[in-house]
Amino acid sequence: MIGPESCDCGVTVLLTGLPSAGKTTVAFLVAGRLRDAGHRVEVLDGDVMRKTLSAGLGFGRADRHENLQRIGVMAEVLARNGVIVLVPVVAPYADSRDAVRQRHTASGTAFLEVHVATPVEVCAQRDVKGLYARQRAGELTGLTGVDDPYQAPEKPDLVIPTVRQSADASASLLMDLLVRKRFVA
Ligand SMILES: Nc1ncnc2c1ncn2[C@@H]1O[C@H](COP(=O)(O)OS(=O)(=O)O)[C@@H](OP(=O)(O)O)[C@H]1O
Ligand SMILES: Nc1ncnc2c1ncn2[C@@H]1O[C@H](COP(=O)(O)OP(=O)(O)O)[C@@H](O)[C@H]1O
Repeated sequence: MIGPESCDCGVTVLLTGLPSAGKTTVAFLVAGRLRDAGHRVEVLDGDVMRKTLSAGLGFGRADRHENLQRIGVMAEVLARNGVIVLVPVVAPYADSRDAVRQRHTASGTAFLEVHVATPVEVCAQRDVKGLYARQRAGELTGLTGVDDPYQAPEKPDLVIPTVRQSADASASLLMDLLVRKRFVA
């Protein structure tokens, strides 16, 4: 149950990192725990958003920026209305992430930035969707962290080092942050 120690208010949590870093896994684990505790939660997964809200956008810099701004608008509206919004997206550019933060700040809505910090070598081994193999085979270019930029957050609210711990332990780190910030009891 939602306890008196939590504010019962919304927040957007941006989980940024390379493909296969663990963003989606952590987001859904945390979402499950939050729902069990009685919170209203949404996961705006990059993969799903790209087939719906951002259908037709590519992976050049301008389209990646546009993609994140669209997702950011949706997240801000939900969070402003009391939902805890988990956003697992690559979001490789600092200025694009900052623009989403500013949208939240302008409406007095909470925003947290979490770096799911998995080295590219580990991501390439996990290769959940086969993207790294396709890049090596010359079937794909512009893969974030390989032949496209990833600007790591300079001052994230949390860094999750997934290579040193289980997915459950990673989820616990994010839960601890939400407790510390009083979004969760
Ligand atoms: N070139 C390239 N670079 C990065 N990612 C690629 C690319 N092509 C396809 N994909 C797949 O698209 C998912 C990333 O979508 P996002 O919306 O999160 O990316 S971005 O924020 O617009 O950069 C990403 O999902 P995740 O693996 O879950 O991160 C990939 O599966
Ligand atoms: N500590 C961890 N946190 C998250 N995922 C982990 C962790 N350790 C191993 N993994 C594995 O890494 C993969 C990450 O895939 P996914 O969550 O889809 O990544 P992303 O959404 O960043 O592309 C999953 O197979 C997951 O089980």
